[in-house]
Amino acid sequence: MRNEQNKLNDHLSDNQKNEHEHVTNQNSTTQTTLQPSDSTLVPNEVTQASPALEVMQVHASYRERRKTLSVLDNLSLTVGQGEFVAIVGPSGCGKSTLFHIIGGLLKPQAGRILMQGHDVTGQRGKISYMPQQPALLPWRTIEDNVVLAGEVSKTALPRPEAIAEARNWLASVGLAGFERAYPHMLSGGMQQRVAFLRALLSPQELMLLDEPFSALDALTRSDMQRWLLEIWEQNRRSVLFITHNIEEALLLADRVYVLSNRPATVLQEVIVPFDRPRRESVTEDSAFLERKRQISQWMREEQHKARLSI
Ligand SMILES: Nc1ncnc2c1ncn2[C@@H]1O[C@H](COP(=O)(O)OP(=O)(O)OP(=O)(O)O)[C@@H](O)[C@H]1O
Repeated sequence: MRNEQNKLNDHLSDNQKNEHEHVTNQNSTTQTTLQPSDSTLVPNEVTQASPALEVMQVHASYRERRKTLSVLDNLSLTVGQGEFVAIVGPSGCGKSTLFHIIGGLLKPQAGRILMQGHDVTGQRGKISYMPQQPALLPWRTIEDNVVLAGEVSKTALPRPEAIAEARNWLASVGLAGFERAYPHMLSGGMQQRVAFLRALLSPQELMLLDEPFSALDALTRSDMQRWLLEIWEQNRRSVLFITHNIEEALLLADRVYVLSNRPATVLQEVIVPFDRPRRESVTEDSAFLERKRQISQWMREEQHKARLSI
């Protein structure tokens, strides 16, 4: 692993090397910077600068028929205010379980979830969520689907204002004219735009996006990535994004966490050094390609370990 890290370092310019100081192996004894792995269970003082999300030393397991399946092991990570963070990890390593814990649907056996410095472990309603499938309500019009999350919030806008806001947003994402349509009348990509708007207009600061483009064909997915970049860069919400696609993670995110096999822990953390606004051409940059190659290798090593342990 050290060799790989050194090769990567040799390849990078001085500027990029500074960034690379932040590429850390959280299991290694030569671990450099970055809080998550050495954070303690004492919450930070609550300040304006408190991260949008701190996952602190979370352990989780499922119990089935007297067997215990350990899924998350001492997993720590953060999402700063207005930061876009991606998670990549082997299939079945525990990514969705982590989202369920952050969303308060499951309680971890140990560890805590903090949002803006407040302990919200096991509390629901603190995040907005966009799942793999758009999950729009088929009996509601597109604009009624967009305003849905706002309706159940205490800080909801009066309906006429909420609808006007939804219509403006729908126009800005190329869906003018579809406000009164029903979900089945839209393509998969269009439905995902609506699901994203619904999450974006929810009052919660933190958005969890769970492989939102995995069900789309390659072309639509690429369109959606470009679209998401633009919309996010205008709004800068705090985002935690699960994807199996390494290129997608590097294109969209400010940082990428690479998870290990189950029970998942943070294997690596990669700072993505490219400026915003970021455009698709960044995927041809040598520093981008090197990071992509390095993450792919880490993932392959995890796959190999998983095969050996069967
Ligand atoms: N409710 C449950 N009861 C028992 N085991 C579960 C439950 N939910 C998930 N698991 C198991 O926990 C492990 C982690 O599942 P999880 O869905 O969190 O992984 P994932 O990384 O999101 O998977 P994928 O990459 O395939 O989406 C898997 O082995 C899964 O079979």
